[in-house]
Amino acid sequence: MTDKLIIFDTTLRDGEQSPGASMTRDEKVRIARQLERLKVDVIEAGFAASSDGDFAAISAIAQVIKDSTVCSLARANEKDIGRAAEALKAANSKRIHTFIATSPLHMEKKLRMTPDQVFEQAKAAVRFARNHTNDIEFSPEDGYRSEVDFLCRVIEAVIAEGATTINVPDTVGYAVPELYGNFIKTLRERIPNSDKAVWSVHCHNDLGMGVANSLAGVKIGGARQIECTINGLGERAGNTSLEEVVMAIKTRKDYFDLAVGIDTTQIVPASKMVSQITGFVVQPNKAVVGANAFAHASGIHQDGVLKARDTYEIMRAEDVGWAANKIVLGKLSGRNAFKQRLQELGIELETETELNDAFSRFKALADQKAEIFDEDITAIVGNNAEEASDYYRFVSLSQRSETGERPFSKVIFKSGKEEFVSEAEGNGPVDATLNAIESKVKSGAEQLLYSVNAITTGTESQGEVTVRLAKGGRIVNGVGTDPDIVAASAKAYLAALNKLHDPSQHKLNAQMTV
Ligand SMILES: CC(=O)SCCNC(=O)CCNC(=O)[C@H](O)C(C)(C)COP(=O)(O)OP(=O)(O)OC[C@H]1O[C@@H](n2cnc3c(N)ncnc32)[C@H](O)[C@@H]1OP(=O)(O)O
Ligand SMILES: CC(C)C(=O)C(=O)O
Repeated sequence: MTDKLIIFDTTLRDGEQSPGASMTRDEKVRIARQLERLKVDVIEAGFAASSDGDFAAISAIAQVIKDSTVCSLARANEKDIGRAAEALKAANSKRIHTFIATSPLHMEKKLRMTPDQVFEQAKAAVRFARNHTNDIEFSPEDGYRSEVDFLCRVIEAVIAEGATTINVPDTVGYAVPELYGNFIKTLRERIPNSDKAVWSVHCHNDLGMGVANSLAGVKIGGARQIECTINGLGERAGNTSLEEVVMAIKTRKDYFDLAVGIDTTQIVPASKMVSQITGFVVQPNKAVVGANAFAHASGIHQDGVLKARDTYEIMRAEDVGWAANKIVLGKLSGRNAFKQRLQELGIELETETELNDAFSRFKALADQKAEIFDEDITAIVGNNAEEASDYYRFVSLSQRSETGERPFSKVIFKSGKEEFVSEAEGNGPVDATLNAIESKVKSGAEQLLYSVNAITTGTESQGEVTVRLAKGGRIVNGVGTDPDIVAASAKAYLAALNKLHDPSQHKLNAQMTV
C-alpha cells in the first residue's frame, strides 16, 4: 500500500524567522486559513513563548483552523511547553513540538550543558508535554551534526517517554542528499523503538540543497513527514520549499510512490499571499511558483508546446493554481463576478461590509487601469485588510520632479480623525515622499530595504512597494500597492510605521500639529 507523506508547514514559525518577514496576528491567521485550504497536515503556527504577539497569533489560529493540526514550537522546558499548551487550548487537533540541541558544538558552546544534562532535559520535556497532548514532536536541534551514538540514545529515550514524531533537523544546511538519507536510515535501523514514531526531515537551504536533502531523507531514510515552507522562506537562506517537494512527490510518483493530501491548485495562491504579506518577492525562475515557471520564450519550445504541451511541460500550470482567466474583470464588472473571483482565489471576506469595501476599492482601481488581474485583487484585499485599525492612513499626495530640479513632495495622511500635511524635498520623488512623512512622524527608524515590484505586466500595472524598517531591535516590512509607485511607496512606508507603532506613543503623536 502507498504510504502517506505528512506535510508539516512551518511558514509561520521558521518562515517568520527570515529577517524582515515578521507578520502580524491577522496576517498569520490569513496565511493559516490558506494553508488549511491547501490541506497541509500540520501548521506550525509559531513559538508561543517567544512573545505575547506570537502567543496571540497561535491562539487565534487554534480557534479558526478546523482541518489541519495546529502546532507550537517550545524549548525543552516547562515554561515554554506550558505556554504552547495554553496557546493551543482551543485547537481541534494540536501538537507540541519541543526541541533541544544535541550536537557537541551546540551543547558545549550554546547551551553550556553536558550531554547527560541534555539527555535528561529532553526526556523531562517530552514527559511534561504528555500532560497536555498525545501528539508530541521532538527535534534534536543540529541533529545532523550530532554524534550518532548519543543521538540514538536521546531519540530512543524520548520515544519511550511518548514522543510520536521524531524530526531530525539539518539546522545549518550542511548535509548532502545521499549522506543525509543514509543518516536517517541508520538512526531508524539502530534505534530499537524507532517504529513507534513517525520520522520527519527539516532541512535548511544554506547550500541550496534543502529540497534535495528532504527528498533523500524520505526516499533513502524512510521519513514520512517533511517540514517545509511556502516559497522556501526560513532562517538565513531559507527552508525546504513546500511547492517543490510536493510537486516532486506528485510528478515523480513512479519513483517516490507516496501519497500527499495537498490540494495543489492552492499552491500559487498561497505563494502569492505569502509573498505579498512578507514583501519577499518570488524570483521569476523559481520552480513551480515563479512567473516564468510555465512560460516559453523561444520559438522551438513554443512550437513544441503548441503541438503538445508535454514536450516542454512536466506539470500542468492549472494543477498548481495558475489561473487561466475566463472572465476579464474591469470597470464594467459587477459585484457577482468580483465575488466569484474572490472565491476562485480562495479569499474569504467575513462580512458583507468587507466585501462592499473591497468592491469599492476594486472599482476605484478599475477606473485607473483597463484590466484587473488576480494579483491586483489579492493586493486590494491584502493591502487594506487591517486598514481600519491602522494608526497612520494614507490620504493623497502630489509631487513635482523636473530634470535638473530637486524633487518635491507633499503628502497628506491621517491618524485617527486628525489629518497631517507634510512637505519635503529629496534625491528623487520617492525619497522626497518618505522624507515628507518622516519629517512629521519622526520615527527615527532605519530603512533597511526599499523594493518595487510590478504586480502584473506592463506599465499600467500596479506597483507593489516593500519598505523594511528597523527600530529598537525590531525589523518590520510595510507593503503598499498603487498604480502610482510614489503613492505605493508612501503607503508602504506608513504600513511599516504602523507595525513599528508603539501604542504608548499615541498621545505624543496626536499632539503633532499640522
Ligand atoms: C533552530 C531554530 O530555529 S530554534 C527556534 C528559533 N526561534 C526563536 O529563537 C524564536 C524567537 N526567540 C525569542 O523570542 C527568544 O530568544 C526567547 C523568548 C525564545 C528566549 O529569550 P531569552 O529568555 O531572552 O533568551 P535568549 O534568547 O537570550 O537565549 C536563549 C536561552 O535559551 C536556551 N536554550 C536555547 N535552546 C534551548 C532549548 N531547546 N531548550 C532549553 N533551553 C534552550 C539558551 O541556552 C539560552 O539560555 P541562557 O539564557 O541560560 O543562556
Ligand atoms: C527547531 C528545529 C526544528 C529547527 O528549526 C532547526 O533545527 O532548524
